[in-house]
Amino acid sequence: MGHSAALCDHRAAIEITKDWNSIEQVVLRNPQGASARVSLHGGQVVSWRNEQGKELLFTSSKAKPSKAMRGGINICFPQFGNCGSLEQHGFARNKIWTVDSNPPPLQSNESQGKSFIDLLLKPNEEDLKCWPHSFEFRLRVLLATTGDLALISRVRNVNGKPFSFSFAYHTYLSVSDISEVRIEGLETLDYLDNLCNRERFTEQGDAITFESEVDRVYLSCPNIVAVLDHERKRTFVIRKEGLPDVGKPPFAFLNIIVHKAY
Ligand SMILES: O=P(O)(O)OC[C@H]1O[C@H](O)[C@H](O)[C@@H](O)[C@@H]1O
Repeated sequence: MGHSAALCDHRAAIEITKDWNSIEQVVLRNPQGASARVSLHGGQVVSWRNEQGKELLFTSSKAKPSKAMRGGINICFPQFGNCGSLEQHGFARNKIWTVDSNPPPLQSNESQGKSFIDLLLKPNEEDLKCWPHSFEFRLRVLLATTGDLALISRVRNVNGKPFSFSFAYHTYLSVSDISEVRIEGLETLDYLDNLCNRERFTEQGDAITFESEVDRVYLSCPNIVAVLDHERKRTFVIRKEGLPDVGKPPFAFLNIIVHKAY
């Protein structure tokens, strides 16, 4: 079935275009004028605009063709960071995904009234050599009438042989001067500091503010975290569901990075 066959009814607000590298991108729109753009390269959300057309995601101007672009929302799978034998953040972000025209139904009514697209990644022979596990990774990207963006991931074990994995939505939010930004919801949590050989510390202060480079993984993070940008008078509320922390690895974590030159 061709891609256009996937564009029916609830997906009427979907457009398929190609980037400068001829890789397909899916554009989701809502009636208020907000939009999200998803590349089949990596299943990466490369743009998310509010109804005023303002871009909400950061994209590096140093992005390199056919490499995982620094920016938007990288899908890290089956490994996060370098905690494993695979390339940094796993191979999924460097693969070409397909549009899934017939995804298995989701149990919740999460998608009602939203514009959405389903993407699918299956391993090829090369992937199976370095990570010998049969899986199907389904990603649904949804844009609500409020302009909210949601991502739902489903990983299916195809042959029933057990495997473990980690995954992350590596999200680059666009903010003003970092000194104007505050993060709420991580107070008193433990974190691993990537700038100190992943040493474990406990967050002491109130809301988190930034004075210099930061690269930390906060453990056991709550379901709601807020990123407040005073200069832009904008708050991002990050909400997660379905990743309960069982008190031992794998953790539900939040990785905060503030780099100088990106
Ligand atoms: O540059 P990438 O491979 O996309 O990784 C981007 C970032 O991933 C994680 O957040 C690491 O903690 C950071 O140190 C790294 O900068």
